[in-house]
Parts: sequence; structure tokens; C-alpha cells
Amino acid sequence: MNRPADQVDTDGPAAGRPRRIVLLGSTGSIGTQTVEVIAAASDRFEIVGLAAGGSNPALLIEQAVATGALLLAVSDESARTEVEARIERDWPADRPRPTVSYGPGATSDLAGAETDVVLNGVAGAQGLRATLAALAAGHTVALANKESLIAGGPLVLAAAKPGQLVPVDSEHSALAQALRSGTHEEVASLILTASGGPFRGRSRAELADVTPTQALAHPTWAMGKLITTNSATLVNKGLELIEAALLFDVDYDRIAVVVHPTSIVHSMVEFTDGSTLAQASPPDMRLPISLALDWPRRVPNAAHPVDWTQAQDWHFEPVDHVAFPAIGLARTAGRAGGCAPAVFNAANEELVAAFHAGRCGFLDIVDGAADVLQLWLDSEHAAAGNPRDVADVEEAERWARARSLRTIAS
Ligand SMILES: NC(=O)C1=CN([C@@H]2O[C@H](COP(=O)(O)OP(=O)(O)OC[C@H]3O[C@@H](n4cnc5c(N)ncnc54)[C@H](OP(=O)(O)O)[C@@H]3O)[C@@H](O)[C@H]2O)C=CC1
Ligand SMILES: CC(=O)[C@@H](O)[C@H](O)COP(=O)(O)O
Ligand SMILES: [Mn+2]
Repeated sequence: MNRPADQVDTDGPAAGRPRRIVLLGSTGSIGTQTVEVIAAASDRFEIVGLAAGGSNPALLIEQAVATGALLLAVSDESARTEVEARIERDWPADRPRPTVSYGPGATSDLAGAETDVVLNGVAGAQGLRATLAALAAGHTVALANKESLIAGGPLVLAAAKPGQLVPVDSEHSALAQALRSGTHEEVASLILTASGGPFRGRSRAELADVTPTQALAHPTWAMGKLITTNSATLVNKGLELIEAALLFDVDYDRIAVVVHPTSIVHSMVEFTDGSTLAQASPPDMRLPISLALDWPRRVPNAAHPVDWTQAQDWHFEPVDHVAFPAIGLARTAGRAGGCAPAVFNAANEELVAAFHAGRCGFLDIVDGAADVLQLWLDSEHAAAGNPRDVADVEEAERWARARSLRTIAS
């Protein structure tokens, strides 16, 4: 079992100095909250590098000025002119200017730069190369980018030394915390909680005409577009099922999902004696982010606790797998292994983009991903087993993306 608590040196990489952090995806939801966490705990953390896609150069340079990060990476080459102009305009004259790398390889290069922790907050399977680069460089990886594990599971697990991968995802952070209290043999099952998304309680027929705006109205979390849409389809919970199986080395038949609409209990571990440990806190990613950055130490005041002076009403209900078949599909993909999870995820990413572009309906996302997964499982590719390298994963993803577009066309 990859249990971060067991392996990480509690004194940190060099006691007495802040942990150096490279933050990938700094301008996104996870990225901006990470900057906040680090600003509030500057005695513990120091940002040395920032990477972003390039859609918001103003924010990236503002973050670099505020944090003092001198290594920047921008994956979209076309953002160069605006980034340079922002530096020219906003960079303090009395400070050395940052080094900025551009292009598709810039983020992975930064992930391998000298640091203690790389927090990967890039959205989507495009984050895989950076995760592998950070692991290869020996850094601790605080992993928000769950798609790294989904797409490149066998490669990531082979590259990660015990304790090198620390989950940021709220459910997996909850599980890692609860697992501190037991041995692998004592674990009966993992129970992931799901908010149920904005369409909880609707039948399949009632999902046919939902709009992108409705899908982006998450009931409890403010997150990026891809993960928020994945929460609405429950694909997010399917991906998290695979993430849990890989991170904690627990069989798929011992991982369950339960709907908990208020997202206060972030997940639970059931032990063999009938005991269940749950981690509870109001929905606020600053808690799991701070814990991952300083794992296994807790950062005081990272987030507010539950207010126990107020009445609490925690509700749990089963998942409606007919209206929301994504978890079952992910279970199939995870059990099949190899590139099947990468295929399922890539098809989903492509169809989510199509949904937001008005090219398909909400139900077409999971229906299309199901079709593409089945095509893969029925093809000769599935027999090939585990990917040998990232190129194999990317080849499978291209295959899946091309076929998902065909499912829309048909
Ligand atoms: N948001 C949340 O609360 C949670 C998120 N996660 C996971 O964390 C990850 C990030 O999610 P979220 O923050 O919501 O997503 P966002 O869409 O809000 O942010 C994504 C970030 O990645 C940047 N980016 C895109 N491409 C690249 C690239 N090639 N190199 C470097 N940076 C890049 C984006 O920059 P730009 O905008 O310029 O393209 C942006 O800064 C996802 O894997 C998600 O599943 C997990 C749990 C909770
Ligand atoms: C905050 C976080 O970890 C998200 O992955 C969250 O869990 C999404 O909510 P859902 O439970 O609706 O998928
Ligand atoms: Mn989550």
C-alpha cells in the first residue's frame, strides 16, 4: 500500500528551512488556492517555480511577483508576447527577472527542476509527463492531477518510490489520513463520498437536456471546468475510484462510493473489526493542499473546522447507477488495466470539450466514453497490457479521442 504517512521524514527535507515548492497549474482553482496556502505559511513553504497554460499571463506574473518565483513555464507558446510585456511592465526594477520557458515541454522541464515538492495542479491527462518528470527527479509529488494516475497508472506507480506520491484530492487525502490508524491487513474497504453533483436525484430522462451552465453549478465546490463537469456526470468519482485503487493498493471490489451531498465527510475507511474512520471538514481544498505540501505534518489554521456548536445533519444515500453509469464504467476500465483507464479518460475529456462547445448533449459524454471503452476492450490493443512508456499512453489516447469524435458524429 502506498501510504504516504508511513514513509515521509517528518522533519522535512532540510529542517529549519522552508520546503521549496514548484507549482504546476498555478492560475487554476487548485493553483490559486495553493498560492494562498503558501502565502499564509511562508515560514514553511517557498515557491520556486510556477507553470501555467498561458491563458492568464497577468495572473501568472502577479503570482511570480508576489511569491518571488524565478522559474516560470508557459505551455502555450503564443502567450510569449503578452508574458514578456507583463514582465516588462510589472516586474520590480530592483529584483532579478524570472527565467521563462515556453512550449509543450516547459511544464515537465520545470517539474524536474531543483525543488522539494512539485504540486501538480494541471487539469487533464496532459499532466502525466510532468508527474513522471517530478518523480524521476526524486521530488515529492503532491498530486491534484488525478488524471496522471488514471492515464499513466502503471508508469506512475513504477516510477514512484514509497511515499513519493501524496494525494491532494480531498477524498484521497481523507483516506490517507484515516489509513494512518491501521495496517493494510486491517482495512476492510474504502468508501469514497460523492456530492452527487448538481443533478443528484434526476432520472436519466431528466438529464437529456441539461446545459453546460447547469452542469457547471457544483453544489459544494468551486473548481475548474473539466472536474466540475466530471462531478456532474460522476465521471470524477469513477476516476477517483481508480485513483484510490492505485494509490492505496486496494482491490476494486473493496472500494465503494456513497453519495453525501454536503461534502463534509470526505471519505472513510472501514476496518475489519467493524470500525469506520471518517475525515470531516467543511469543503475547502486549502486543507488537503496544505497537508500534502507539508505531509505528514498539519498546517495550523489551514481551514476552518466543522462548527460543532451548530446542529449537524449528515445525509448519505446510494448512487443511482442507472442515471449515472460512470462509476461502473470506471470500475470496468480499472479492472481491465493497461491503457483502458487512459482510453476512458481521454474519451471523456474529448466529449466534455464537445459538450461545452455545443457539439453534443450531456448524456453523450458518458455514453460516448462507454462506447469508446468497449471498442478498446474488444480490440487487439487491449491485449497489449501495460504501456511501456508515455508514448504508448499518448497513442492510446489519440485512438480514444479520434473515436469519441466519431461517436458524436454518429
Ligand atoms: N479544483 C479543485 O478543487 C480540485 C481539483 N482537482 C484536480 O486538480 C487538477 C486541476 O484542477 P483545477 O485547478 O480545478 O483546474 P483549472 O482548470 O482551474 O486549472 C488548471 C490549471 O492548469 C493550467 N494548465 C493547463 N495546461 C497546462 C500545461 N500544459 N502546463 C501547465 N499548466 C497548465 C491552467 O492554465 P491556463 O488556464 O492558462 O490553461 C490552469 O492554471 C485536475 O486534475 C483536477 O481533477 C482535484 C481535486 C479538487
Ligand atoms: C474537491 C474534490 O476533491 C473534488 O474531486 C470533489 O470531490 C468533487 O466533488 P464530487 O464529489 O461532486 O465529484
Ligand atoms: Mn475529489
